[in-house]
Amino acid sequence: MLRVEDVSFAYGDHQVLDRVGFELGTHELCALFGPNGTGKSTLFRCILGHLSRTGRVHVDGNDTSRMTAGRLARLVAYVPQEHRPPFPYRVRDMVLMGRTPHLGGVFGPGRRDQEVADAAMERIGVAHLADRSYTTLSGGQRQLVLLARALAQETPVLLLDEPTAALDFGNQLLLWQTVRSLTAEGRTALICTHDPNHVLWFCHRALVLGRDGRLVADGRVADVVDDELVTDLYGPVSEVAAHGQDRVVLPLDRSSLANRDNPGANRESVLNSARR
Ligand SMILES: Nc1ncnc2c1ncn2[C@@H]1O[C@H](COP(=O)(O)OP(=O)(O)OP(=O)(O)O)[C@@H](O)[C@H]1O
Repeated sequence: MLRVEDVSFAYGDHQVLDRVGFELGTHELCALFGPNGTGKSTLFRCILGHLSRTGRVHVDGNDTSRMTAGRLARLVAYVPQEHRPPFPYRVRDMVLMGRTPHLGGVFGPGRRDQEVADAAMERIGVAHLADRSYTTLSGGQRQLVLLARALAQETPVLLLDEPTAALDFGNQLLLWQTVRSLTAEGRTALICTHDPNHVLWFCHRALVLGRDGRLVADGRVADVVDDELVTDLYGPVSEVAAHGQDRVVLPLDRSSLANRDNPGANRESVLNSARR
């Protein structure tokens, strides 16, 4: 569904992406992760044609460089890392903008477009915000509205750039579960995230972008995310541990942290010395 071949890009003489290539099929939920500044957002912008890169990008078998913006927007929805619109649109209208690539000729949104936008807001849990101005929302609420807009776009491919960054824990889980169910229904999702646990718990596949702008790993999450990888990426600060059927990334040296920082333990030792 999404094929990226040999994509390279530089900001001036700063080479950011170096011959990046991968192919994602339908039903695939793929994480894109790696240290800060390695080029993950840049890769999204190259896929979308916002930046002029070398290499090729195909969606649904078609070369995106030969597509109109409207055709590409019927195939790929994008949720950027940050978004501040210049006008205080109502949330309902923001979500309805996701329908723009589907509108024909001079006609505005029709009944079906309204229904799709309403269903997207319901599914993401932002229907109660429909009449609020987008610019008055919190960062997390804005992120959810952008996800609803991407859903309303009804594209086979979703590109989400750190979509959980401003969300509370419950909404993070809601987002991942929603994207899981969207991919189960047949969509393809590429999600940039910094949380290796989210990759372990929710994703089928992982692409890891290294500091040299190359993909350093690409494969099933179970094969890719291990101690060696997290140490390479983040230094000797964490480990991958078994937790029942699952695996979790935990900070190393938790016992010394607990002794130093656990106020309960300190209180206990103060109480003990007072009793003596
Ligand atoms: N407009 C720009 N002009 C020049 N350099 C840029 C520009 N945008 C990004 N960069 C640089 O390109 C590199 C990749 O940036 P990018 O935002 O793609 O990284 P990222 O992997 O998404 O980072 P993060 O995880 O911190 O969000 C960084 O070194 C960044 O400083």
